[in-house]
Amino acid sequence: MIIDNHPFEVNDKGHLVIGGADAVELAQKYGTPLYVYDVNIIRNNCKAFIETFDKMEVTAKVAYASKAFSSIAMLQIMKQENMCLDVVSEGELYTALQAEFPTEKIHLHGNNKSLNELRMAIENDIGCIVVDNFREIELIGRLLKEYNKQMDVLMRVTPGIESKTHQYIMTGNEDSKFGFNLNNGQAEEAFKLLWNHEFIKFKGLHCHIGSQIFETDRFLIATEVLFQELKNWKNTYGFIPEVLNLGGGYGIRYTSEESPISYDIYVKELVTEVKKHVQMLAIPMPEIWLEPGRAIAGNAGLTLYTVGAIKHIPGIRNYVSVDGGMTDNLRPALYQAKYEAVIANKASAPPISEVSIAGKCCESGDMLIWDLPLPKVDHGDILAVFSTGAYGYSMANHYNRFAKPAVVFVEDSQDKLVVKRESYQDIISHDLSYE
Ligand SMILES: Cc1ncc(COP(=O)(O)O)c(C=O)c1O
Ligand SMILES: N[C@@H](CCCC[NH3+])C(=O)O
Repeated sequence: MIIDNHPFEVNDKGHLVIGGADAVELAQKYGTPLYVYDVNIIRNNCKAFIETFDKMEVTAKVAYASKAFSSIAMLQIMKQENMCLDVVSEGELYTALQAEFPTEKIHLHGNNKSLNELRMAIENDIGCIVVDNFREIELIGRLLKEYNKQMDVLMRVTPGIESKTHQYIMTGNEDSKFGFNLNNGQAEEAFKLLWNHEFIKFKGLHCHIGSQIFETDRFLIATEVLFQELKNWKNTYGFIPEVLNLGGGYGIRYTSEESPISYDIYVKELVTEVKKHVQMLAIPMPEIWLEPGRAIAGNAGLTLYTVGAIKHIPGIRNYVSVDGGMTDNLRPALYQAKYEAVIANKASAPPISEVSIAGKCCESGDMLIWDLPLPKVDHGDILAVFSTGAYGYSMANHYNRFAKPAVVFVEDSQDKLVVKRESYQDIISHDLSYE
């Protein structure tokens, strides 16, 4: 039996199966809360992007946005799948270096890159820096001169497009902390600083309109806006872009309310749009770069919890509390994000009533799912919340001094611990005595 809307199955025992492994046995072996990934789904998500570009014979780079889930094992898989890597901080870059990710395939982002971050990027000869503001142009120029190195740079621009997504995960609108504004002349001003720079090899534009977006038309409109500017720069300065990075943001299914488009359709539509503009401008086809994060990791992961307290408030609500919450999945509290879940040890049982899944933080807003249809729930049941593979572990926190859960990868029925569960000693390890 296949679980509706999610890429998982149920075995003869009525247990949820992920990557060929029984989720209930994984919970017993590793404890809960536990993040579990089906590695084949991660690999297939990468292939969906890369193979579509290959079929269309377009030179492309697909960079995994490692903010979605960064760990040594995850980045090793990205390396095996020939992905490039987007990092936004020293910590993400450090993880990539520790995973021995090829540095020329790493791209550095960030709206406030520190001197140290830029130094680390330049010292390690990463593939590209995506410049975000004027101060950074100055810093990069100064550092490259100091190291006597040249480096590929893209300029992040905001095309002034609002995407249909949560306000906190929109980034292409004009009122954004990211990138140079295309409409008020700032992008052109930045262009003049970057173009023909002694040390900066200015390759083209970067644009990321937001996250969890389903309409391809938003990406196409953004592409059109970029080309309006590129036309201006070609006619005025003779600039021909070598690279166009159209960012990430491709939506995934969290619940049956979402109907994601398959990734090859995004790629095909984007390539067609770029080709159209390239022909109109009569310039060679630039390389197309994309930066999916959620689309690579999101639906490959789920979180297992153990059910604890159950509270019935007659006529009002049934609360089912689990042993994790906003510390391992911040998205419901931060974006009112919706999720679906099943009881992993009763995965084929039909629902009999609606319950609301509460986390165990000392916070009323620590609710993982409201009004979830489930079979009869008992203490000790294992709840599996789907689509937690992106921005779950990566946004986990220590509120209430909860330890971060472990992460297990499963591939072809073989499970492997890839991130250890934190201990309480880990949590206090940076505390110093005041006695
Ligand atoms: C610059 C940039 N690239 C890529 C991503 C990845 O987005 P997503 O996980 O939605 O694909 C983000 C996050 O929104 C981003 O800010
Ligand atoms: N953390 C966000 C996405 C932010 C993407 C980075 N700009 C989420 O969980 O949806």
